Amino acid sequence: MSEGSGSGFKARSIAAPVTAGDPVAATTMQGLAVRWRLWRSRQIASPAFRNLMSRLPLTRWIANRKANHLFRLTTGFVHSQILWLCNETGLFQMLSDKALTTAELAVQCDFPQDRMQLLLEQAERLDLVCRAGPDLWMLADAGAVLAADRGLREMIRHHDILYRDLGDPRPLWREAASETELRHYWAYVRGNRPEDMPDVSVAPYSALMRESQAMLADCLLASHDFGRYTSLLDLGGGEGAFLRAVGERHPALKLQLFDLPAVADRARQHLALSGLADRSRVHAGNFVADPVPGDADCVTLVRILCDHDDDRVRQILTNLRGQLAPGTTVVVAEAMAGPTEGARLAAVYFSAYFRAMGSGRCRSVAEIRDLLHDAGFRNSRHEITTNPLLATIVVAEA
Ligand SMILES: C[S@@+](CC[C@H](N)C(=O)[O-])C[C@H]1O[C@@H](n2cnc3c(N)ncnc32)[C@H](O)[C@@H]1O
Repeated sequence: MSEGSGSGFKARSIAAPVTAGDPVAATTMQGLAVRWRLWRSRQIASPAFRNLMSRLPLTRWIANRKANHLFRLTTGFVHSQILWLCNETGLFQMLSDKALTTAELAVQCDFPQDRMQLLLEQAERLDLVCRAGPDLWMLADAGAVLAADRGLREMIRHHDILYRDLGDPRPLWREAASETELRHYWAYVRGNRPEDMPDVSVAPYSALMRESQAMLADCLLASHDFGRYTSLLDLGGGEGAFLRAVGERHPALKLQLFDLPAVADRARQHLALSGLADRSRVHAGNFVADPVPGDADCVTLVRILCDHDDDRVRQILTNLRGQLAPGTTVVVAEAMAGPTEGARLAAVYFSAYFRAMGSGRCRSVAEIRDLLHDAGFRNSRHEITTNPLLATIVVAEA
């Protein structure tokens, strides 16, 4: 596709300009904005107006762009499914660093040749692959990223669970958490004693978090200088993928990780395999209620707060604040709602995801800062990362 899936996605707010201190002017401006928008919508709703717009050469491209945007919204789930299927067949790895014919791909992907051709044509239309000749396929840019990033491929693969949960979205959006598959997958959002969970409950999500950390860690390390700290505690650090990345980048940094007991066991193994056993301390417990080590000068919460509802987030942050020495820096890093295209795309996706998970939400920077302040943290500030689709950073002090 020549236009990204975000094109036409701009949410143009009709909020009136700020007229602080003059409520009459504010109300008048708002009334005008609403009347303008209603008039505009009436024109766009009219087939005669749309016909005229598509006949005039100067406005035709706008009309087509808007129509394409609406069609893309209507059919986007088919795009996702084609992506999912290409991923499942192993297409991206097979085309990594080489060009192959349809027949070669059909054999390697175990697909009938005519169906392979059909799938490749759709993948070409979605800019996942491209042709180097009449029957010679190569990766397009998005395909090359997918071939290189196993974490992204695993994220796409685990969407089979999300598709099933989204089968009927009405109860997800209207009602309290139900027994969805994602709720089972992210086992710690169920039950009051996540610290009792066995390895079998944490293994699938922990592996996914480990695999999907590479791109995120690159983004966070490029966006925040962790070299200024002497000791870092990664709260809810999973199997230690972020800790390993930050430790490798900053060899003098002392490393600590805190997670549920079953995950902490896995972290010890992975950090040992990475040669970081001597440099790191791993703590097991429940970060809602148990003591958290307070001797690091930086605590990171990477993809942690978004998983939990506000009350639980307040408990996590209040417990943490109670253990930390004054001046300790807390770095919250996760996808946050915001004005950039990446942040808007992430917010739509994660809002649906967390509904299916029955816990958590994608918050704005202001909401995260409020929660930090409520828990006693101060001097919070927001840092833009190299990729707001992946994460935004909020930093505060204990
Ligand atoms: C979404 S994962 C993020 C993992 C890691 N920070 C990353 O970004 O890859 C959330 C992590 O929080 C941990 N966690 C959830 N509830 C917890 C609790 N009550 N106490 C300690 N850790 C918890 C999970 O085991 C999991 O490793």
